[in-house]
Amino acid sequence: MELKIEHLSKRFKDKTAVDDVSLTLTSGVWGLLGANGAGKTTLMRMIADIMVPTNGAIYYDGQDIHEMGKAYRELFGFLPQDFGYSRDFTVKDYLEYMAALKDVPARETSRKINHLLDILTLSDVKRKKIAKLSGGMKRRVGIAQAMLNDPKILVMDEPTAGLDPGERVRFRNFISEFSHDRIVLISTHIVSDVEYIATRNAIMKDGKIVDVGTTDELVKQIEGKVWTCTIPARDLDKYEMRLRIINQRGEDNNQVSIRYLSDKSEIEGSITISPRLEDLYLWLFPQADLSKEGN
Ligand SMILES: Nc1ncnc2c1ncn2[C@@H]1O[C@H](COP(=O)(O)OP(=O)(O)OP(=O)(O)O)[C@@H](O)[C@H]1O
Repeated sequence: MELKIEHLSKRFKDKTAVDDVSLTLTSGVWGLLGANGAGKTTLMRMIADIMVPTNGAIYYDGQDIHEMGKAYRELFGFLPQDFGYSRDFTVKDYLEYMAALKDVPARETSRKINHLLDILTLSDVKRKKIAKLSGGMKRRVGIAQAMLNDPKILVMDEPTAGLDPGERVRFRNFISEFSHDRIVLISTHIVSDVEYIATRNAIMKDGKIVDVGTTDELVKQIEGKVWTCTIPARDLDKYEMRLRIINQRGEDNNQVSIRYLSDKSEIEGSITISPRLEDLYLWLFPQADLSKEGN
């Protein structure tokens, strides 16, 4: 099973949001990483066949997805960044409505919905209006609707936005299991959400895929560039001005343990540590703001 993206581009008036992307997705979880505006949403919308590319095409096992039409939609699931629902829908009504739209056989609908509500821990709010749910619950309802037709290809744009740490761990485990023999593509700013479950990651920058690989392969390029050391807290401001400090933790005796990115040791006593995917992300996207992440 493969989804082959060939020379795909999308130009808006004066902006090339996706720029000649070629990428072959095979079964497993794929992390799509990139800073704001990199083109992830635009790429995903073309994979969902709801946006027409300016150039290029996408093939599912050799067939053009646009030409496949309904046959493609039957094996495809999509969680957009903002999924639409009528304010009056309860969770159950909405999922029944979406199941009908997706041609899920009526005799299977109720079992499928109950199963998804159960694994996404939404059973208790089944009869509540979606409009009244918390952000994390709404997101999980969105995930449930994307999975109603048991898709072979599941594309999710920022699925973990608004989930609390416990929900994110459950989501990761669930997706990891679900991805056997399926293609799951997840875009996220929360790098740690894909770091351990992604079979491969694709890194997007300015409309282009700049790197593809397993987490281990990708982080190799910054091996020896992630350093840690302990400094007096009073020196922190000084080092913050000239170093790329990516983490700091207060220690006893007015000391601070810092993690920083550099080609060489910048502070006496620094030692290199194993890089993580988040370190690579920050190396590639220095402006990225991780303060909103709940790692
Ligand atoms: N309909 C549109 N018309 C004009 N420009 C657009 C349109 N949609 C997206 N863009 C531009 O294309 C670029 C890529 O946007 P896109 O939403 O795909 O990025 P993204 O990586 O998903 O970002 P984010 O993480 O913030 O959602 C941005 O510069 C955006 O402003």
